[in-house]
Amino acid sequence: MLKISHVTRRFGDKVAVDDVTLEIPQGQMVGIIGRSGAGKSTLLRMINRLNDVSSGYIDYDGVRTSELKGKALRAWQRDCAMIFQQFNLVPRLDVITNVMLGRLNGRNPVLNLLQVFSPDEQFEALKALERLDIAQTATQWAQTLSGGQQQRVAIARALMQKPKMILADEPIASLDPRNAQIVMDSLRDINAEGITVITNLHTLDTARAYCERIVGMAAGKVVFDGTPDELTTDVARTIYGADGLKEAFSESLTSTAIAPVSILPRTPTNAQQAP
Ligand SMILES: Nc1ncnc2c1ncn2[C@@H]1O[C@H](COP(=O)(O)OP(=O)(O)OP(=O)(O)O)[C@@H](O)[C@H]1O
Repeated sequence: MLKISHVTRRFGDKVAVDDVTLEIPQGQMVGIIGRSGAGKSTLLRMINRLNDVSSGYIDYDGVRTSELKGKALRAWQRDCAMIFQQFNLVPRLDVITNVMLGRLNGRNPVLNLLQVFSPDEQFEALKALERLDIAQTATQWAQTLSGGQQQRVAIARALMQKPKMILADEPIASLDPRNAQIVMDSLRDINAEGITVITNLHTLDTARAYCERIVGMAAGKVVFDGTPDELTTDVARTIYGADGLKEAFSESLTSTAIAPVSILPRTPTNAQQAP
């Protein structure tokens, strides 16, 4: 169980995350939605400790992760692997080495420096690539892959950490609908094995299609926490504001729409836009 208790994060005068309290049981698939600047990334980054909390605390299975230091902190960062919108691969390294880099944290630094990996690590990396259906790219430079393939390599790298949780920060925001679907399907399959997945998403439809629980943020606060069915148009308006709702909806039609589930009544205007 991940427990986030009254967590606030300030950057100077700016309150990015404002008194957030959430309990996320192991194995949930949670989508965090909200407008740009709502505090979604900062919340994920505090779980993984890329950012520290300004106040409040975060616990995982009774361990206060928001206060961990040194080796214990590195172990926690292995437990909650993070993937990003821009994949963060090393472009001029082959795919399999990129995946094995997921093992760096916790290994002998000299072996890391020399990039020496054991046959077991190589085998595991290949298995992770196979699982994401991209084993055939193992010897290619990462930069030669499509965006969707690169994100799958990033997920394979995350799996090398043997994580308890995957934190995905806008994992499909740079992808076309087909690749977005493949990446979200992969996250859902990984979640089905008991790994908690918490993912920031721009689009309502994706969150509704893939996540059993949706958390809506606005101006640093949690303004909605419920199931896709409970996410009505009125609730969405609270999360995005009247202008933002239109933007979130039309964006979902044009860029990363996957398995779209319209939450808006069809009007002559949006009916014309629909594919
Ligand atoms: N390192 C930082 N320094 C200063 N301000 C920051 C920093 N990181 C985030 N912020 C501010 O905190 C607020 C929340 O940002 P955050 O990136 O968490 O939002 P978000 O919901 O993830 O938005 P987006 O979808 O655009 O990434 C924003 O106003 C942002 O400008």
